[in-house]
Amino acid sequence: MESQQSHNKLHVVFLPFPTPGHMIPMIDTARLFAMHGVNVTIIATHANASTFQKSIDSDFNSGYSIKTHLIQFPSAQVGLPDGVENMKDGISFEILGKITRAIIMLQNPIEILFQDLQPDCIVTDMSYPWTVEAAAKLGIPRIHYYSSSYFSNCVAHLIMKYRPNDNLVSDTQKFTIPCFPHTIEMTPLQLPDWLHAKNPAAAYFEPMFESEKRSYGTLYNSFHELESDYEKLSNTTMGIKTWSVGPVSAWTNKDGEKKAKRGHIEELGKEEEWLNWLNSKQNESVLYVSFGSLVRFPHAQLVEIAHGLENSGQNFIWVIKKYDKDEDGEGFLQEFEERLKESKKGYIIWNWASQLLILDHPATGGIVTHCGWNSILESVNSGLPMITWPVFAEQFYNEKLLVDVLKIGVPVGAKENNLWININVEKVVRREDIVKAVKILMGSDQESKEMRMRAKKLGDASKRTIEEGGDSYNNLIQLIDELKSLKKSKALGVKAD
Ligand SMILES: O=c1ccn([C@@H]2O[C@H](COP(=O)(O)OP(=O)(O)O[C@H]3O[C@H](CO)[C@@H](O)[C@H](O)[C@H]3O)[C@@H](O)[C@H]2O)c(=O)[nH]1
Repeated sequence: MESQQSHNKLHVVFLPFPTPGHMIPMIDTARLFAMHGVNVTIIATHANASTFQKSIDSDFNSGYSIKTHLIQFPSAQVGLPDGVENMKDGISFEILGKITRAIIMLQNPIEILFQDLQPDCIVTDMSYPWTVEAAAKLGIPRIHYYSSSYFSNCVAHLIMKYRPNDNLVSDTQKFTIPCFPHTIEMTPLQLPDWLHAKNPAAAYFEPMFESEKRSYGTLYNSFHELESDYEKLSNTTMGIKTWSVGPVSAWTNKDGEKKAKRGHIEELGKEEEWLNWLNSKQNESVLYVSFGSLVRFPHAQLVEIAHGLENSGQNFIWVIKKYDKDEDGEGFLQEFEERLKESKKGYIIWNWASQLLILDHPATGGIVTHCGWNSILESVNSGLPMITWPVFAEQFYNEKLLVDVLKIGVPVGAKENNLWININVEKVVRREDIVKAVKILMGSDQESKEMRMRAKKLGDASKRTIEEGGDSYNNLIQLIDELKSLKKSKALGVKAD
């Protein structure tokens, strides 16, 4: 009887892309579906699964139907050591190239797995355009999971369509994003490489955006009040059916323990120590400084950040990658850490922080961010304003949303889109620009206070939207209901045959 019931339940398979910024929100979304009674299977390789398996197990123990289906990462075939399965491990072009090749090789086994699992729907990362055909073969809907903002997706689609960046006289000449409800100006330098005229990388990226148009719809980790104009632009002008169900981290990580245990927990630092440090600080006096999971700054940039933060006089917590410690030739970072132990003005977390816990702590008053969408949403949910320091991909678009539309961001003045492991050392952001931005963000003049008020209001809206009756809550229920009725019609169709 039980198995018959579970057989009749909607079965959705989630296929995340192995990089923290895509995987973390997709796992949260999968858990959300399970919490609403859906049979959920997540497909992942061993090392990637180990970063979220504990949360899945705890959901399973709470009675939700959720499991991981493990597949083998072809490490040996591409010459990678065991356990290197995630883009965040790609700290050189060589390793990154191998990881990318291995991911491409997973297509065939995953297609076979889809056939075995016979799900009612697949939710797949935008980076797997081939899943459109795989879903069509099974006669099921494919949902495109776009892991960034509506705003950024609209920018990318409209630039591809109208090419306002072609034929400009220089890389620093401004152009306006066409068809936008706000006037948004950008320069070609701020765009990712693949959007530049005749760039061969376009052959890799364009199919991802094309596959969206051929999908059943797009799922966003966002919420209505945050970007309603761009939700509308996607649904109407661009004709793409979408659902915003975020912030997903706020649904699934409500309690402190879950927040602490999210992501690469094996790399977490000494929690008690930084919590004590934060507890000793006044409310809203600490700046949290993090550049997400991938950014690899040149040493010269780390030196500028250290001096900038120190000269600003502000309390701060700064997350620095372990490889930067390993390559700290003359011991600059170690010396800096020693100085901070004396002054108590700052705290360094090596490699991976419990970001949600830090953002929610009353002592935290703002964040310096590379404008990765998850960090933005998590900061919005905690009601925090941001210093925007975009580095690569769609981060320069997200900066525009924060600064020009929502007005909760202070730009540090980053000008050029780089690949995250190949940052132009000539273009480092200077310490004086960091000090200037910190003073505005944390300052006490009217403009700064108003910005903080706007951020708090958005934080309240973000918490409301996931509660029963809120927009994100309703959107999720509506999507699940729609998928259930598709399953039902398909079953009736089969009987009629
Ligand atoms: O020490 C850390 C560092 C990161 N995180 C988490 O890791 C995620 C990082 O995601 P994000 O802030 O979006 O940054 P990236 O890892 O850089 O994300 C990639 O994916 C995002 C979603 O598509 C894009 O917006 C970015 O441009 C792209 O770089 C967030 O949930 C963070 O909370 C931690 O928990 N602890």
